[in-house]
Amino acid sequence: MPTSTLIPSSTLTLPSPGKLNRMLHIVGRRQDGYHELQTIFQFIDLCDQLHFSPRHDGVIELTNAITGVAHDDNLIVRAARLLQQASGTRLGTSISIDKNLPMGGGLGGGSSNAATVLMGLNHLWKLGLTKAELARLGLTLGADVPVFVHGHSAWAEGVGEKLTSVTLDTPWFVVIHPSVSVATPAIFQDPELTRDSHPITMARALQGGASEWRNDCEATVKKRYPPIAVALDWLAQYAPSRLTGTGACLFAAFDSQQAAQTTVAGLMHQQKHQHWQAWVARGLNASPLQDALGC
Ligand SMILES: C[C@@](CO)(OP(=O)(O)O)[C@H](O)COP(=O)(O)OP(=O)(O)OC[C@H]1O[C@@H](n2ccc(N)nc2=O)[C@H](O)[C@@H]1O
Ligand SMILES: Nc1ncnc2c1ncn2[C@@H]1O[C@H](COP(=O)(O)OP(=O)(O)O)[C@@H](O)[C@H]1O
Repeated sequence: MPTSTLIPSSTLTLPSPGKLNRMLHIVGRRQDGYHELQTIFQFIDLCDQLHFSPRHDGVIELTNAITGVAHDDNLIVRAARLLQQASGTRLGTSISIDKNLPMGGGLGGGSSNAATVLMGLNHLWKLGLTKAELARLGLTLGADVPVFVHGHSAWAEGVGEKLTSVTLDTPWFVVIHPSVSVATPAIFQDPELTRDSHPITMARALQGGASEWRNDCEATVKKRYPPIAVALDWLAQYAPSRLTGTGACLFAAFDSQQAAQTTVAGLMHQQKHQHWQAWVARGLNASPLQDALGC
């Protein structure tokens, strides 16, 4: 690429955090097959990093591929093109990514990447779209994109787009990926999935507290993916364990960083679980993306 197509001195690096579903209830199914959820989203400080270099020539390119995702299917490229079209800007961008979040793991990495692109390019291209406008665009890319645009821990309803900010405890989490891949559509299509939980109010959900929280996908995911059941049981020896989204990642909350690190160190010594990935991550109420953009 000739360097003259880049706009000088305007490169930007932004974080793209993961999320946990601290609880997730499925309260119904819409005509279009999508499920109505009640969930509490919280960000974690485990992040991908996206690097943006705006361009004069209108080209949108991801300069380092993500294995298994075609360039034009990548949510990074799709989000950038969507915003370019919606705003009518003639600017483009080169983007590269440092990928740290496991793909398809229930941490929302793809959705978070899309939200970071929408927020980052809105800033770099000086478009002036509101968060509500960006969230509406983002929802067409995935049900989890709006919460990453919203940028605060949230109680969510609908398919996850009706958001109310909440303030949660910010424990240290152990997050485990038991190295299996969960197909989200297959979980939502399973006839045995619990999809008739009684709707509750946000106040009730928050009063119940972490010990009352559950994920309605857990039974179906455990049945279909026995290694996830093994990992949930392993982690439950140390603290109550729960699935995030439709998995494959699961997590437990600890009072201190050291207690979480000791648990992960114990896991690393176990030969039979050495194929699992594990992280210690801090729960956050404000997304690091909002902090980086100063909004
Ligand atoms: C269930 C959640 C909770 O956070 O889990 P994870 O995907 O993060 O595990 C998300 O809402 C998922 O969001 P996202 O991964 O963006 O889902 P989408 O791409 O929109 O949908 C993937 C497929 O899952 C099903 N789906 C998804 C969301 C929903 N509320 N009802 C559904 O039935 C649909 O079959 C859809 O085709
Ligand atoms: N930039 C991206 N990062 C991760 N996954 C992506 C990206 N673009 C497209 N995808 C696709 O989206 C799927 C869901 O990814 P992800 O959001 O990480 O998982 P989940 O929805 O389970 O939290 C991936 O399996 C992948 O095929």
